[in-house]
Amino acid sequence: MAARMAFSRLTRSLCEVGRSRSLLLQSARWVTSASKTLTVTMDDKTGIAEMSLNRPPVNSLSLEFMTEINIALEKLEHEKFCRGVIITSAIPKIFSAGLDILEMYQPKPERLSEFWKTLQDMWLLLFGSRLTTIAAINGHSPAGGALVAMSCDYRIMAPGFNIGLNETQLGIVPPFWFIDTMMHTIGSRQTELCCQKGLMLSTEEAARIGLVDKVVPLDQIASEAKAEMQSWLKIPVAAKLITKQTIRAPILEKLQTRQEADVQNFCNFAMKDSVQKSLGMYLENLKKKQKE
Ligand SMILES: CC/C=C\CCC/C=C/C(=O)SCCNC(=O)CCNC(=O)[C@H](O)C(C)(C)COP(=O)(O)OP(=O)(O)OC[C@H]1O[C@@H](n2cnc3c(N)ncnc32)[C@H](O)[C@@H]1OP(=O)(O)O
Repeated sequence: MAARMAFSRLTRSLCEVGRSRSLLLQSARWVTSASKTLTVTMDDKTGIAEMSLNRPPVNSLSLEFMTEINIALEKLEHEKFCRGVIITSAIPKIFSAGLDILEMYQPKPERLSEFWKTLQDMWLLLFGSRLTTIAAINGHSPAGGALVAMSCDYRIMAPGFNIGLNETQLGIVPPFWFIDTMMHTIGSRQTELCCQKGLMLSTEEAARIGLVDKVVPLDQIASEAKAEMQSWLKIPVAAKLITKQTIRAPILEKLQTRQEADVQNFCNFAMKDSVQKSLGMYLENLKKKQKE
């Protein structure tokens, strides 16, 4: 249901963005064809797909990038032989810098609401996926990046990076479904501590509170993710999926029943002068940091 609702919006979003992104079936492996920013490969023997994010410089989630991700997720969801997907990054040291702040700073209202709907769809598709999903977190993963990771069934992270919902540090508020996803992962007390302070946790701190399930050296992250996936794929599929749905359905339904209102809330909030000022200052600081 979640995936179907997301798909109808996705189709509309695709038309508006005006890009064609077909996925080509190529004997044993299929790959995304239309862009360099997302590579999806599938091993037909194991049923394991890998989705690699590659939008330089930091895999920030723009409208177009999320639309691409959504199309790929939708395709995998309906791919008969696909059983699991590993999400990772092709950009050294960055899993994803989260939402593209440039989408929210001085935005055009129509694009802003489409941007938010596309983000909602991405979360509904990923958090509600029938597939086993593993995040192989091979770099920093703030805010929207952490959301992607937390929406998966399992998280493996390399040392030396940070992860967390840092929104309050930007003077913005994590949406209720970001918070719900974190509460689902680490419980409400830890979520409150992390979200109020906008904490970016080291890999080890994240592992300590269960935000990350396993810590492995960077050069072993891909092989470890595959090994972990194999162990998940040994569990009887229907039993595993019904269990996942039972746990996640109420969280998904909460957004599904208020998607439009959430878009409106977000747009109203984002357009406030005070929020625009905070985002502008944050962008400024990111650029300053580069010069130092
Ligand atoms: C109104 C909104 C209301 C509610 C929304 C709530 C939900 C919000 C969710 C979000 O995801 S908000 C985004 C949160 N993300 C961040 O705070 C991450 C910011 N970035 C960083 O901390 C670092 O860039 C880094 C990811 C750790 C990588 O550091 P590194 O030193 O490797 O790169 P550098 O900082 O030099 O950045 C390179 C380049 O990329 C631009 N950049 C970085 N992050 C973003 C981003 N999220 N969106 C857009 N652009 C980003 C940065 O400005 C540099 O650009 P430049 O080369 O043009 O200067």
